[in-house]
Amino acid sequence: MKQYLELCQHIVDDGIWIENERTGKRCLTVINADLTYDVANNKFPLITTRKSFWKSAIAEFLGYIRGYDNAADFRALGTKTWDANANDNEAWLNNPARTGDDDMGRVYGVQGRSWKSPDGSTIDQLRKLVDNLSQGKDDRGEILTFYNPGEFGLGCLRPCMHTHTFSLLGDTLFLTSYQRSCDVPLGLNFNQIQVFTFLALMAQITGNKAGKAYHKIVNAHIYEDQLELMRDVQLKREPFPSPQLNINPDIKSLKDLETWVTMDDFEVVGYEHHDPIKYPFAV
Ligand SMILES: Nc1nc(=O)c2c([nH]1)NC[C@@H]1CN(c3ccc(C(=O)N[C@@H](CCC(=O)O)C(=O)O)cc3)CN21
Ligand SMILES: O=c1ccn([C@H]2C[C@H](O)[C@@H](COP(=O)(O)O)O2)c(=O)[nH]1
Repeated sequence: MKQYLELCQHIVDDGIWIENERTGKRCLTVINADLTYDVANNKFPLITTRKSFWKSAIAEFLGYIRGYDNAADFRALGTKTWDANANDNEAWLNNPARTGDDDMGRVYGVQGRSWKSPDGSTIDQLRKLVDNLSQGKDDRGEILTFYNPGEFGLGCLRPCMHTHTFSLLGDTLFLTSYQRSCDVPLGLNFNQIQVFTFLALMAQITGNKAGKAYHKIVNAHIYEDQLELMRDVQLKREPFPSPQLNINPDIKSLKDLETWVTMDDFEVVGYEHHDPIKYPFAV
């Protein structure tokens, strides 16, 4: 929590105002942030200075693991996070590649589970990682990337947290996640949860111990209509200690994640938090 608040304060103190053409809003921006999560000791990086809807964040990531391309599937899992980008963004609504209501196109999990090869076959990046890591193998290229510039025109948004690299040292699994663009009040609240949970889940299904997760962010910003709430409300609050995340131990394989897992298989213990803050969302 401390590192999150320090990043927020750094943006407030040192950020530069940058116009954003896509949303039409200005962003107070810094470049480069490095966050570390202690998954080994289950220090769940949940924001405590406002109420965090953590189930929504895990549901979103589970949707990526399953390769979802549709906001309705995300809603069925328990998150509305893709509704606006799938249905309210002018550029995407006018894109002939959009197949209808709720379609997100070839974004995130679609690239992760069925990247198109020139020969017409598809590559399941996640399956390869799970297979290697389960056998104790790290070929120094255990990479899951959603970043496919050749298909940006076929999706509603370029991926923000775009690449995840797993590493094994003996039987301890590490994760390094890269993010090109970060909405610190809204997106990062979710992305921290996702990086942590992804490592915890992958360690569990590949039979390894979880080590640390490293989260590397390039452009970290606060939108102009979020600044007052961040500076004058959230940053004035005292954080509480980190809670813990419990994951159903019956989750043992990628197939389990793809088939029966729901948000009921995740539990947060010891979550003390301040009141919710409703931040504006830029589409
Ligand atoms: N401007 C912007 N910021 C983002 O963080 C973001 C995007 N766009 N587009 C794609 C995804 C969607 N994400 C989202 C979308 C909505 C919330 C959100 O509204 N969160 C609320 C409550 C969520 C709930 O009740 O489930 C929050 O208070 O955290 C968070 C992340 C993250 N990404
Ligand atoms: O996981 C996510 C997804 C999105 N965001 C934020 C970062 C930006 O504010 C927008 C995306 O806009 P771009 O113009 O494509 O950069 O969404 C996030 O923080 N985390």
